[in-house]
Amino acid sequence: MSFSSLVQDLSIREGGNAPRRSRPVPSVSTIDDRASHISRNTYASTAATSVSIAGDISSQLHGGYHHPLARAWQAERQLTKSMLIYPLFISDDENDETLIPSLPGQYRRGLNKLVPFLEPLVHKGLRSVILFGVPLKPGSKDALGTSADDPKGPVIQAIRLLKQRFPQLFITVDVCLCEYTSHGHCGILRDDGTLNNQLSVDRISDVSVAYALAGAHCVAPSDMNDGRIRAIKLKLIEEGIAHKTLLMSYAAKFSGCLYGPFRDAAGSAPSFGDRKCYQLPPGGRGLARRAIVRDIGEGADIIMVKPASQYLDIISDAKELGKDLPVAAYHVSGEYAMVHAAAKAGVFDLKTMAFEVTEGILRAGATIVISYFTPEFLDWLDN
Ligand SMILES: NCc1[nH]cc(CCC(=O)O)c1CC(=O)O
Ligand SMILES: [Zn+2]
Ligand SMILES: [Zn+2]
Repeated sequence: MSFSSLVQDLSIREGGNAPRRSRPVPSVSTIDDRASHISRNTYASTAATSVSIAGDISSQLHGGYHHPLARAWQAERQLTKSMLIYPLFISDDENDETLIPSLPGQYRRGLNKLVPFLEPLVHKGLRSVILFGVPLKPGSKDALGTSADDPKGPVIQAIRLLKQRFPQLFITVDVCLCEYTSHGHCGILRDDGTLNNQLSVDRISDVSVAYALAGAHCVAPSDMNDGRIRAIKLKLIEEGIAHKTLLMSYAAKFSGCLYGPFRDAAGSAPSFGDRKCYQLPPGGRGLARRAIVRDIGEGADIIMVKPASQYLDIISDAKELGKDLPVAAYHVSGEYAMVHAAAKAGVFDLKTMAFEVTEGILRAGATIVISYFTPEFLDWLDN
């Protein structure tokens, strides 16, 4: 075999995407040291002038990641089970267990189905969940979102149940009104259909305190009203529970089309208009940075960016602006559904992509990932 075809074979071998040849490929160790970093394109000229390249050590990278463990060492941080938060949809029908068509493999569950479902996951190392309430009963929605903190409602009941059955499980609760309002918006509205910020913030902070008093370890307001972090923090202090309640802000939450499957699951699509006047415009990096700085100043313990894969620059901004705070990223329903759809269409392997996208999120700066892939990751991380 000629030297040039050997080099060519090597580049094909390492190219990954190139089709495999039927001809046996020499193992890397049989190839002369000097050959391994000559690309096919540069070979002709270097060979012609017989330039010595033996002393050129700066172009040698492959040795640093040949072994699987060495590749793992190249990552700034690696996904671990404790980084994952699993979203759960809890409906007010106790025996409900309904597959959400647009969210492959995810179910809406009633209280009776929760413990049997979670038991094996907790045994596999599930550390944390985030709860979303889904009121299905007729009459459970009104203009003020009254049922959000109903002591007999699904969320407060679920907090109590999970605390009792899984004392080690960290329970986060999403705080918003859109699941509970008749109009499907994330707060209380004025007559002109815009958000009444003051009334909304008062209500959101009352609901947060109700969840925390029921035992939630963390409250995560996703409503995007101005000033809610400060209001919630102050009410938690007033109630004497600020010291044991983590406040996670959906600080940089963008409007867009990636929450569709979630709204199917939660029945929380707005009945008119959209959320563009309170969720951030997708191009608004500066606005996101201001929202992050503001929420840190108002007392957020963790900053969240959402969605994740389209907003990796914002995750890295959050890490830079909040050097001393953990950053969470929400890989949202639409992102999850896209990965599933593409895998189903044969574009890529589901598991490989789930890891690639999650590693991208970690690389950008997050150390907490809210992911619908959590149950799969618990298995995958064991192998
Ligand atoms: N405000 C409620 C809320 N909390 C989390 C999500 C989205 C999560 C997902 O898509 O997975 C939403 C939907 C929305 O804002 O419309
Ligand atoms: Zn919400
Ligand atoms: Zn909402």
